[in-house]
Amino acid sequence: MIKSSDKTTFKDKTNYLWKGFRIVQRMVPSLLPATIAGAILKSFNPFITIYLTARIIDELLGARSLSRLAFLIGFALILNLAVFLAQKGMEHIKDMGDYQLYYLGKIEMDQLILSTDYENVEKPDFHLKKQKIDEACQMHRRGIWQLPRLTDRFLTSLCTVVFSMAFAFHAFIPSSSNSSHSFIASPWLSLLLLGMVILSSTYSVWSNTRFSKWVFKRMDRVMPINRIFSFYANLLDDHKFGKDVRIYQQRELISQSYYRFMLSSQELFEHDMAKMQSRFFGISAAISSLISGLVYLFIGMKALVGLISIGSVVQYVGAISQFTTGFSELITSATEIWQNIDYVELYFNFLETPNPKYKGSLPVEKRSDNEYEIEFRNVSFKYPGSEIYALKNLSLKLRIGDHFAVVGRNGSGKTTFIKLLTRLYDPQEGEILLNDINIQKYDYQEYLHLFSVVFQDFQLFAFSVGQNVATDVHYDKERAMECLDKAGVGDRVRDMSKGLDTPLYKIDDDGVEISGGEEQKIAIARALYKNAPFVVLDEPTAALDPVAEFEVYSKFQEIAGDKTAIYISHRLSSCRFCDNILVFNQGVLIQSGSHNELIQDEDGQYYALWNAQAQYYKENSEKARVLGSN
Ligand SMILES: Nc1ncnc2c1ncn2[C@@H]1O[C@H](COP(=O)(O)OP(=O)(O)OP(=O)(O)O)[C@@H](O)[C@H]1O
Repeated sequence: MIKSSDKTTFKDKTNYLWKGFRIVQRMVPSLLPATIAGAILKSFNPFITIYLTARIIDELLGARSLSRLAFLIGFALILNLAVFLAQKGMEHIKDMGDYQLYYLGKIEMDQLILSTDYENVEKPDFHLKKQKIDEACQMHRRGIWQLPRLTDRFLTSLCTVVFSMAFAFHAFIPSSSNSSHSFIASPWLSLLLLGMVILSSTYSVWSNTRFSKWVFKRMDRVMPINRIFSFYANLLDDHKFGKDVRIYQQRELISQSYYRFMLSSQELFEHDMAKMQSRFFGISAAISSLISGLVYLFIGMKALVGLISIGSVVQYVGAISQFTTGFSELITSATEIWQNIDYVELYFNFLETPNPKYKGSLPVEKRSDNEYEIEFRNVSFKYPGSEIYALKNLSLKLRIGDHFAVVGRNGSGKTTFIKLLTRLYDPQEGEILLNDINIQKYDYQEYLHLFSVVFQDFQLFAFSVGQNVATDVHYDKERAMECLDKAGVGDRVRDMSKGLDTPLYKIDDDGVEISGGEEQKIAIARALYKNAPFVVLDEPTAALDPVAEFEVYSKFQEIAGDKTAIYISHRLSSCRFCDNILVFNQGVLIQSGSHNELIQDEDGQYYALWNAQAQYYKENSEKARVLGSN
């Protein structure tokens, strides 16, 4: 079960509750007022019928005035209709509001994921928190989304209790003493019955609460199973798994796992549910029937001995039965609101996830000459939770307009170097300077304007090709096409049914699926469109065919132009196109220098680093050169 932190005090809990109401009010201003008005109308509705029926019966058994009867019936009809229509109106506003709240509450979390420090996004804990909130909302019906529903239940039952007390009050007022009816008229009997009604309602609340606790406890065991169960369910929906499933004939394996988890979840939950329901609610239903019988008897006796009218019997019995259900609902909903605060707290804890990155405010000077120089000074970095340095003591200068090839074995720290450069992470030791000022002092969004990066695991989205390239809804189509041409995918886009407006991926009917290499070229076009002073390509040719790869290499000078460019590649042939080569090994920059110094030194350390690959380069560089001259 999700528990609020042990340190959460009563005051904290009430604060979270108010905070919850405030956020609901901010997101959908009409929702809470409609909930309050709806609750009052809903709870008042039954009493119109109870009260006016009692008066009609009394009139029928008494004066039998036709005009008064017509007035009572007409009044009952009109009032019922008016309250019914007003209540439906409120329900409509509430339904719309609930719908909006659901999405706005989720969007608030999604916005956080898109804007929080990248360091948070890479932490499994961060995602687990969100998963808990989602599951609490979908499975336990808990969280800020439940505040209007719980408020509705609470206020409806509170008003029902208040109205029923007002309507049944006279039944328990001892009548003027009459010795022959002294037992029925005795105040002690009234008190005894009132006490029994309250006890029976309290018992029903107690069993209700115990049942909810049982459900939550059982949910704890079911939640991990459901998590795996939904993983298999998603597999069936996602076409990307389709190829492997067929080739490796995994249909049976997946179906069996899917059903196994579904059955375990069902067995743990549904199977015992009916048993527990009858155990908890059976006794309370029997007690409440018994008490109702006694109350009917008491009121009937009062009518028999002439202490109250027949019409009043209808009124009192109706009001007491409303009280019983209203009181039990009141306590249950109050308990639920209290339990729900833990989930509201979870929501705010997520939204208030600390962003550890220091937020600078210095504007980055806009320079048309791109005179930006970046220096790493004794920079060391370990990933959060890791004991091993991903980069150790890195010192280097990225001089304006220089083109760098970064090489090194898998895991040697090349991508980490880019993550630090783009401030996705901050180093624990040393500093990174832009034009001699620590990059942490600059406004982060402005600092990011300096970089166009194509990551190894770049992502395109199911927007149109043009929007993917320009990363905007409105963009310069001519420039987008130019960038696609430079990246070598312009003709493919022109051939698409809607050209630049063609949506990527088969999410809608017009969408196109494209190859891995084409995706990579569109990602390169996106980097070109941004036209930032620093261009970083991290393994940009991994999915490209040899001709396309060669084109990217040979166009690299043109793509990078006078910008500072960093080119990470495992293919040593890429080094030919860069003035400077940085060689990483186990997080340490072991060599830096020009192409001639590093690559052409056959006995140098660089070759010694991984001879087989160097051999491959030696064999293929000649071919690449020949291909280039063609
Ligand atoms: N998010 C992370 N959390 C913890 N450790 C990480 C994380 N990302 C990378 N590492 C580790 O940091 C080291 C450097 O990784 P990095 O991705 O920089 O290597 P790389 O040189 O780019 O490798 P490749 O050539 O395979 O892309 C590796 O040991 C890697 O396992």
